[in-house]
Amino acid sequence: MNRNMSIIGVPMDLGQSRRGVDMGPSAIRYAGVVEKLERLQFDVNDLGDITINRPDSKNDKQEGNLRNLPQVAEGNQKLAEMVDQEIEKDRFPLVLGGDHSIAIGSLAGISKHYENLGVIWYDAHGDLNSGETSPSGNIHGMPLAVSLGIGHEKLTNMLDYQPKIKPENIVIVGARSLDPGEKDLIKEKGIKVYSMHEIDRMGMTKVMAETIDYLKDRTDGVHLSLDFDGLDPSEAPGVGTPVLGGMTYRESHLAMEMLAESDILTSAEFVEVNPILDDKNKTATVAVGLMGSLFGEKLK
Ligand SMILES: NC(=[NH2+])NCCC[C@H](N)C(=O)O
Ligand SMILES: [Mn+2]
Ligand SMILES: [Mn+2]
Repeated sequence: MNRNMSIIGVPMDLGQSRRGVDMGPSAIRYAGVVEKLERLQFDVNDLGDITINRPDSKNDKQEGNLRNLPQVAEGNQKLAEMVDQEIEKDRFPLVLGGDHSIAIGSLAGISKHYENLGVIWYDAHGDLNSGETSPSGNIHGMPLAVSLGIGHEKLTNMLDYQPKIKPENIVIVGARSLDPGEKDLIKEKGIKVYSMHEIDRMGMTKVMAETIDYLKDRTDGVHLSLDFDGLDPSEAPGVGTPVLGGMTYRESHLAMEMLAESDILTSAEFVEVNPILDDKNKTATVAVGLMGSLFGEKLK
């Protein structure tokens, strides 16, 4: 793995309706992410937080059922440019959110550099909605669709190319809450999904082994997009859209350790940590623990 790492904080909370997720990057830094990575022998450059401009008041749904579209697009444009520059400098981008709408910018900046970028979407949700299918109008429920070129063109055409990702290069892990339009899209595009059902039946070891084998053969880079609501809310309570019955702390560490061993990752993002909804910074602490496993921490 590339030992030169750039951390980019994205205090974005406009892709959903609950306050506090903009403080995610601070909470993760407070839990010791830089110290952890330096202990693991990474050369860490923390670039601080991107400035997210706020609307006068949180926009109600407008422009095709997309809440805060101009501000979300603008913030993601900045993130896309920054991620692009860091990869240009041959540094591993580690993006800290913020709500999951920021995957729009991450993927726009990253995928430019790959013919076949693979994406592991570790999440309770598919985030495959568009303005037409979204029950909420929240853009954090849309980034994976946007990366496929589906959605408002202010989002899909970021950095002037699309689509960012091919459907066959995506693996969703941990899904347990999918809207009807998302299910249709998964069928139509043949997207690979390991839902909680498969994780229960096969176990995380097999799920991750298959995921890694599958992506290894077909991709030239792999991005991990980890939404903390993928974990069970009892272990990651600080999230805005919790869903019961999620992946455990142990399963998540195992998944991260298997990814570390496989050495396929070329970028990562950790999103949806909301300190206001958290219990004594537990979720941010879990985040830093998982990053330890992902970036090579071992007991022996
Ligand atoms: N990144 C997330 N937490 N997404 C939750 C999305 C929830 C729901 N599917 C929606 O589109 O509104
Ligand atoms: Mn989610
Ligand atoms: Mn998500």
